[in-house]
Amino acid sequence: MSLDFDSFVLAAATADLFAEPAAREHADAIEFRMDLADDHLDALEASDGDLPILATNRAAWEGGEWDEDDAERLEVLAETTAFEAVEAIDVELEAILDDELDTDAVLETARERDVSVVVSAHDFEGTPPRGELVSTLTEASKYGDVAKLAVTAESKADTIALLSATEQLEYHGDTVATMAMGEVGSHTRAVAPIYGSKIGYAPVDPDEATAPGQYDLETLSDLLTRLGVRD
Ligand SMILES: O=C1C[C@@](O)(C(=O)O)C[C@@H](O)[C@@H]1O
Repeated sequence: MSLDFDSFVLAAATADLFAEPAAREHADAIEFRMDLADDHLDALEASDGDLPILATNRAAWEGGEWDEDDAERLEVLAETTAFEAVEAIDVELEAILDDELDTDAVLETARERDVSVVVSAHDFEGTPPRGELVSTLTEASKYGDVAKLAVTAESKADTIALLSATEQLEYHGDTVATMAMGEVGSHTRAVAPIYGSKIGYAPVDPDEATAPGQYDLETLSDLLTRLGVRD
C-alpha cells in the first residue's frame, strides 16, 4: 500500500520517529527528516508507529542537513522503501535533473515496491514569476506522483502567484503540494490545499520547525479543519 495523495495529507515533520504518538491525533503521516536525524535505517527498524512515513533525506544544497556524499544519501533513501511503514519518499527535482546522480535507481526501487514519490523543489531566496512556478511543477510531475514546490514569499503578490500556479496544475489534473515559506507566506500553508495542494507540513515539536513560517501541528490541523480541508 502507498500514500496516494488523492486526498490531502497532513505530514508531521520530525527527526525523531519516537515522536509519532504525539503526532497521531493531528497528522495523517510522518515526514521522517532523515538528514536531521542521528539514526537513519536503524531508527526505521526500531520504530513501530501507526502513521505511514514519508521519508526525506534532504541535501544541504537544498536547504537540508545531509552534507556528505549525494550518492550515499540517495542510497539510504532508496533503502527506506524496504520498510513497510514507508509509503512515500521525497526526491529533489534538482537531483533528478543532475546527470551525475543516479536517481533512476531510487525512482525505480520506489515503483517496484509501490512507494509513492514526491518530487520536490525549494527556493529559499524568493518566489520566481508565476510562469516559472508552473513550469517547475510541470517538470516535477513528470517524474513523481506528487510535484512539490516550496518558495519564499516576500510579498502578497508572491503568495497569489503560488496559489494561482497551484490551481492551474490541479485544474490540469496534476497532483501538487505547494507552500510559501517565511512569515508573509504562512497563511498559504492553510489555504493552498483549497487551491489543490495535497500535502501540508508542520513540526511535531513547535520548537523544531523544519522550514521558516511553519505553524505548529495542532494549529495547522485546526485551521485546515475549520477551512473544511480535513475532517
Ligand atoms: O520540503 C518540505 C516542505 C517544507 O520545507 C515546508 O516548507 O514546510 C518542510 C520540509 O520538512 C519538507 O521536506
